[in-house]
Amino acid sequence: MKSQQPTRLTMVGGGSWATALIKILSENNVLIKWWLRSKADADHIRQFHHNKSYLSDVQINPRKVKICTKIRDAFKDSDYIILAVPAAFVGDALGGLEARDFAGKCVISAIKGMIPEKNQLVTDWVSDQYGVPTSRMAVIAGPCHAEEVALEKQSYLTIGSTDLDCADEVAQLLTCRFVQASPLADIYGIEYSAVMKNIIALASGITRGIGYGDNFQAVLVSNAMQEIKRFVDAVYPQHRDLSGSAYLGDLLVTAYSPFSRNRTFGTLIGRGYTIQSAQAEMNMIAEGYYAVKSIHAINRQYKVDMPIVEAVYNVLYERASPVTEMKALQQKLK
Ligand SMILES: NC(=O)C1=CN([C@@H]2O[C@H](COP(=O)(O)OP(=O)(O)OC[C@H]3O[C@@H](n4cnc5c(N)ncnc54)[C@H](OP(=O)(O)O)[C@@H]3O)[C@@H](O)[C@H]2O)C=CC1
Ligand SMILES: O=C(CO)COP(=O)(O)O
Repeated sequence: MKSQQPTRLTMVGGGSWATALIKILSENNVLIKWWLRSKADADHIRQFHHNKSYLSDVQINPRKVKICTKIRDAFKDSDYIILAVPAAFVGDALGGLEARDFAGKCVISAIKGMIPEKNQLVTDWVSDQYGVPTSRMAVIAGPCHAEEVALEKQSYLTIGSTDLDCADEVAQLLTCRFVQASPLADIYGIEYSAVMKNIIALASGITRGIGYGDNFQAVLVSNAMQEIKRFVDAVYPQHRDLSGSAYLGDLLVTAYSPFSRNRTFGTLIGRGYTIQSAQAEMNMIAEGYYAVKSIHAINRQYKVDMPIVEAVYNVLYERASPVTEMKALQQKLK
């Protein structure tokens, strides 16, 4: 960062992605207020300078990061707010805040999920709830797993906003020794695509868990890309190149990486775990589990042909057998 004054920023969330983003941002000239809901985790970070529950090897620099457990205090004096809790819990995390708490701030969603009860994108929900103008909203897209950031493996981010200047500001904050971030003017396309790729990663995991091989996976993922294109073009038509990293790249990393929460959750389901036992096995959240219900509901209006989403929905919400459902899906792929 070139400016002398540090950028003031608030991180909302205490999970793996929030911890990884804190690591990236701490490489730059920023002062971060980090809000966590767990007082025990907050106290531990203050005392030992690492998050014991997620990515515990990441060192937290106390000169750059101030820990908060009161959300209103965390928002004070910050120009940028990054939301990094799973979508289902963002309402709880921001509970008690009002539109005036957001006034003048740039709000960045690092969340790749839908608000479950509303079937809404996070950026739409934040705009509706708190009156943040679309031009002061951005999203952080991958392909990027928190675990690889912790290891300082070279990674790339795409920052989406309707306002390219806003996307560029955020991209500069998130570019460091091991991360290159680029701006892109397709906030909704990126956001929907990130939600969809989590559902596809569930399918990838389910088929892995059942015992399908690489040949099938390649066909699943290439069909998935077409499915994502049909859906995103229907709900938010705009010229976009879905072969870019924020779309195809994120689909690939999530469908293939053993770090993926969604793929791991799907693998457990494919191996015969119940939903409750799969959730209990992981201490992390698979956004696709909630998202598939929202996308399925939204698609009642658009009626896009989405056999993979349909199959995952049937397994997770209609108690269909994963084996039977994936056998039926086999016939629909080309
Ligand atoms: N991890 C990654 O590599 C990436 C994640 N993302 C996105 O980031 C977002 C956050 O995911 P991630 O950090 O991985 O999540 P994790 O599963 O690592 O962490 C879950 C977070 O949610 C909080 N939480 C759990 N239950 C509740 C609840 N009932 N109410 C309030 N908060 C709760 C946890 O708090 P507590 O610890 O107190 O239980 C914790 O902070 C998701 O949308 C994900 O898709 C995006 C890109 C990469
Ligand atoms: O979005 C991600 C990588 O870009 C993380 O995906 P998972 O939540 O499946 O780990």
